[in-house]
This record gives sequence, structure tokens and C-alpha cells, in this order.
Amino acid sequence: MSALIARQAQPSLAERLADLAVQALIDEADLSPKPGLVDRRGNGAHNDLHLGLMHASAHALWPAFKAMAQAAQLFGEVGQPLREALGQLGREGETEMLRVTAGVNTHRGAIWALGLLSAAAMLRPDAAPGQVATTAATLARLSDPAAPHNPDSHGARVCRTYGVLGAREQAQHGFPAVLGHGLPQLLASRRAGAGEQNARLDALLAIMSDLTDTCVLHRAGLQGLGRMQQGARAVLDAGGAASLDGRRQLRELDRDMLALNASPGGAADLLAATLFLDRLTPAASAPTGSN
Ligand SMILES: CC(C)(COP(=O)(O)OP(=O)(O)OC[C@H]1O[C@@H](n2cnc3c(N)ncnc32)[C@H](O)[C@@H]1O)[C@@H](O)C(=O)NCCC(=O)NCCS
Ligand SMILES: Nc1ncnc2c1ncn2[C@@H]1O[C@H](COP(=O)(O)OP(=O)(O)OP(=O)(O)O)[C@@H](O)[C@H]1O
Repeated sequence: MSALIARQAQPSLAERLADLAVQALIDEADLSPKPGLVDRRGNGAHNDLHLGLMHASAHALWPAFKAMAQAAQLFGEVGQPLREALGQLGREGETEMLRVTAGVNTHRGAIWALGLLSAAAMLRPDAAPGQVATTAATLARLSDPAAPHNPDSHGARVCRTYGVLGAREQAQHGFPAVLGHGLPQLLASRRAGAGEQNARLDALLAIMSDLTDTCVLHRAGLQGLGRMQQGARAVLDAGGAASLDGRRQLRELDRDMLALNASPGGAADLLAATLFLDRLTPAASAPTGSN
């Protein structure tokens, strides 16, 4: 193979970050058994979602994630121009998602979280996960004057009704559910010898045990949120997804979430963010292409 072809075949850092973001979404969707969520077993509490749609949506977002990372490279620093470019690219990604899914919201929260993290990772290729999240938070705190304010979004309505913080604040605060719960649990469960799928389930449960997930509040109110948080904590306290007792608790939680029509979509998005940050270091330190 000539040197020219070898050079062209080398993906750029923006492309590798987009690969990581899409892979994180695919891995999140495939992870099973997740309480209430779409997974390999079925549609969970959703009647308009299925695994194939989640995969198609994830792949359709690759150009948006690449473009967000490229915008970070172009502007080179956190500031108003980059924030506005990311807002525009995020909205275009959302439009493409809705086109591919014929109007179903598969990944709205994930575009927001992974878009910011992809841009932050591009700005700070050698940074640790916490530093990447801090940079993403600084971006999220800048206002985007072009963003259409939708006071009727499910998240906005629920935040008003219950006085909780949602997807926007999770990013603005530096993804505490990821840095304080998902990532530490993923590493702890791996260290304890849980298989990779069980470690990822434990990470999801750790996020669920603490998050005010507006998807759950919207569909199942405070009762649903309480059952999600308490049930997730019970699985972890029983030994996690790799233990017999933990599996029993997990089955009960899944049954209850389905009965309540509750699906922790926000926690699922933040698990994808956890997997993205977990894999970042090797991706970012590999040789880079030209853009
Ligand atoms: C911030 C977003 C998610 C809107 O949130 P809002 O609460 O109004 O709405 P909505 O109910 O439509 O979506 C919430 C999404 O967040 C996820 N979510 C729910 N609860 C939480 C939580 N506590 N933490 C994190 N994510 C959550 C859900 O999965 C859901 O998909 C986003 O859609 C947005 O406004 N984007 C603007 C475009 C933009 O600036 N993009 C930048 C790309 S980097
Ligand atoms: N595996 C998954 N299964 C289901 N939802 C997921 C999964 N992964 C991520 N999500 C997130 O959950 C959200 C879907 O939640 P929900 O169905 O409550 O959204 P909605 O369109 O706002 O509401 P509704 O379906 O009640 O009209 C998606 O935006 C997506 O970000």
C-alpha cells in the first residue's frame, strides 16, 4: 500500500471521536437487561422505539458528532462562537435523527451530552475525563441565543412541576452523574471481577440511583422516580448485576418500571457519556490525521 493511501486511511481525531460517540450509543442500546429501556430483549416501556431504530439513529448521528469536534478544532477555544456553532450543529443532528426515525425521539439528550463532550475532547485531547467534562460544562453554561426555547418540552415541564434539574443542568454542572456515579462504579465493578456487561449495568444503576431523570418523571411522576432510585440502589447493595441477589432485584425493578411505564432515558444517555469518557484516553492519544 502506498504512503498516500495509508495516510488517507488514517482517521482524523474528529472522526475517531465520532466513532467513539456512536459506539457508546450502540453499546448502551445493546446492553441488556436494562430496566424499562430498549435493549436486545425488546422495547422496554416504549411503544415507538426498538433496537434497530436506536442503531439507525446512532449511526445517523456520526456526521453531527464529527462536525461538532471539527468546530471545536476550528475555533480552538471555549467561547461564544464555538457555543453557537455547536448549538446549530446539535439542532441539525436532531433534525437528521428525526428524519431517520420518522419523528421519534431516540437520542435528543444524547446529542446534547455527547456533542458537548466530543467538542471538549477535541479541545483537550490529552485531558482526563474530569477535565473533559469540566470543559464541556463551561461550553454548556454559555447561552445560545439561536436556541429555540421550548417551555413545553417534556423536560422543561417536569423541571417546572417538580423543581428538579434536567439534562441542561447535568451538563452545566460537569456531568456529576457520570463523574460521581457512572464512571467510578464502572471501574469498581470491573476491579471486583464483574464481566464487562455487568460492570456497565452497574454503572447504569449507579446513575439511576441518584438522577432526577425527567423521562421517568414525565412518564411516571414521583412514584416512578422513587422506585427507580431506590430499586437501582437495592441492586447495587445486593452485590450488583453480577450477583444472584442483585439479578433478582434487577428483575423486580424491570418488572416495576414496565408496570409504571417508566423508562430511564436520561440515565441511558449518561451511561453512553460514561462509556465515551472511559474510552477517551486511548482514542485521543492515537496518532491524529489532518482534521
Ligand atoms: C438540553 C436538551 C436536552 C433539552 O432538554 P429539555 O429538558 O428541554 O428536553 P427534552 O425533554 O426534550 O429532553 C431531555 C433529554 O435529556 C435526557 N435527560 C432526562 N433527564 C436527564 C437528566 N437529569 N440528566 C441528563 N439527561 C437527562 C433525556 O433522555 C431526554 O432525551 C437539548 O435538547 C437542547 O435544548 N438542545 C439545544 C441544542 C444545542 O444547544 N445543542 C448543542 C449540541 S452540543
Ligand atoms: N436504550 C434506550 N431506550 C430508551 N430510551 C433511551 C435509550 N437510550 C437513550 N434513551 C433516551 O431516552 C429518551 C426517550 O425517552 P422518552 O420516550 O421519555 O422521550 P420522549 O419522546 O420525550 O417522550 P414520549 O416517548 O413519552 O413521548 C431519548 O431521548 C433518549 O435520549
